[in-house]
Amino acid sequence: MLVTFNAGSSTVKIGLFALETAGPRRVGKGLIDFRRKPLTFHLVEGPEAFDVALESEAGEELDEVLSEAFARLGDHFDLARVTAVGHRVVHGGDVFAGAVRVDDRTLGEMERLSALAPLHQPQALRLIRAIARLRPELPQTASFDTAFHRTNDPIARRFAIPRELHDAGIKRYGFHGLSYKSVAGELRRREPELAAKKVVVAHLGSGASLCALDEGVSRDSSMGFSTLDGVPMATRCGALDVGVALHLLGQEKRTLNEVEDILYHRSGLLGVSGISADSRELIESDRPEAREALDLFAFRIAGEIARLASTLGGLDGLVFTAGIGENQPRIRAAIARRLAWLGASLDDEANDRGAALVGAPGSRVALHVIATDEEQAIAEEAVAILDRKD
Ligand SMILES: Nc1ncnc2c1ncn2[C@@H]1O[C@H](COP(=O)(O)OP(=O)(O)O)[C@@H](O)[C@H]1O
Ligand SMILES: CC(=O)OP(=O)(O)O
Ligand SMILES: [Mg+2]
Repeated sequence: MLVTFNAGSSTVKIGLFALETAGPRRVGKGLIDFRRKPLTFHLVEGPEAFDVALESEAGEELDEVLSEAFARLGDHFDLARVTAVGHRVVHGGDVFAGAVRVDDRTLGEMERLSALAPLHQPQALRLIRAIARLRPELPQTASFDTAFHRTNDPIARRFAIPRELHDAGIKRYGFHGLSYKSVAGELRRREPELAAKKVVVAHLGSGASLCALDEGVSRDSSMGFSTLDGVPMATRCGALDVGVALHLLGQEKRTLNEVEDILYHRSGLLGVSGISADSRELIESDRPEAREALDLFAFRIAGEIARLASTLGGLDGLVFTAGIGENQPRIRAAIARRLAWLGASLDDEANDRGAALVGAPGSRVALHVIATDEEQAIAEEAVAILDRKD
């Protein structure tokens, strides 16, 4: 059995996979929610679903939280049969072009990249270190969000800043690569003809980004150097005139921590609405601020899709994925409406029903909804690495 960890900005998603000849098959799925106090552990898929409060608290290290979560899982799964652990590590920088086995050298490199993804990387590394202490015999692998975007054209990876800064690593990397890999694979299985063309994938979750795929290969993405870039998110601002940050730091004398907190935790849907970071609550609300937050979200996403269509030199398909992309028909409709000029036409009935194919029959841009599975991508990469004999 293989366990996967997907450390996002506020939750850790856990996957349990049986290792079969055809590849890893998911047998369980859980989530530790770090936004709640006490921490809660949900098992959403497995022999028996549960929802429990954990006694341990998240401290500097996660050994206690993990051993408690493992003890709960051990009631339902035979954890003695776990032979490896695979992790999502968002930032691989220029160092990692694909998944690797965790050892002292690779862990050191990941630690050096931590400052570039402060919301994600430290948590993933805490998980890796805790597993190494709790189950030192288990091999661990790391799969990177950035690796999928290594195929982006050099021009798409460059900021218009002095060359020496670019050479020192200040460049656009792109994130959510495991999700794009998963969606590109599923699109290839479902719609091989479309998958061979120009497609934008909109990963709209708590973190949100978009990826331009040409023949399934990433050519550009909306996230750049950090997970702040691109479109507005649940609590992050998306691309922002850097003059705003300079103004807050310079003229308003806010501290770096305050500015970071504003841009990462108090902006996006939460900041604009003043109500909630969760799109479900905003859809339910009749307050004008809620509508404005959702309008801005759709406006910015449609604008970014148009930019990515320009990178690709056309647009044959648009795929919605992740929490919002998979479950919010009204947000999909608001985005599609703004892209009518590009030839996108939604089938309202199919969209409301939650169908996989949501484009109207005559739509020039094919419109799809595909569920992403980052954990499956981690599991497949882990198996490939561990099977490799070098
Ligand atoms: N069943 C659902 N119905 C409507 N919206 C949902 C549903 N599930 C998730 N969402 C939306 O998706 C967001 C979380 O997406 P998700 O992809 O799980 O994010 P992350 O992995 O970044 O934590 C929620 O804040 C909510 O707005
Ligand atoms: C890269 C990123 O923003 O990830 P998440 O959506 O999991 O927060
Ligand atoms: Mg996520």
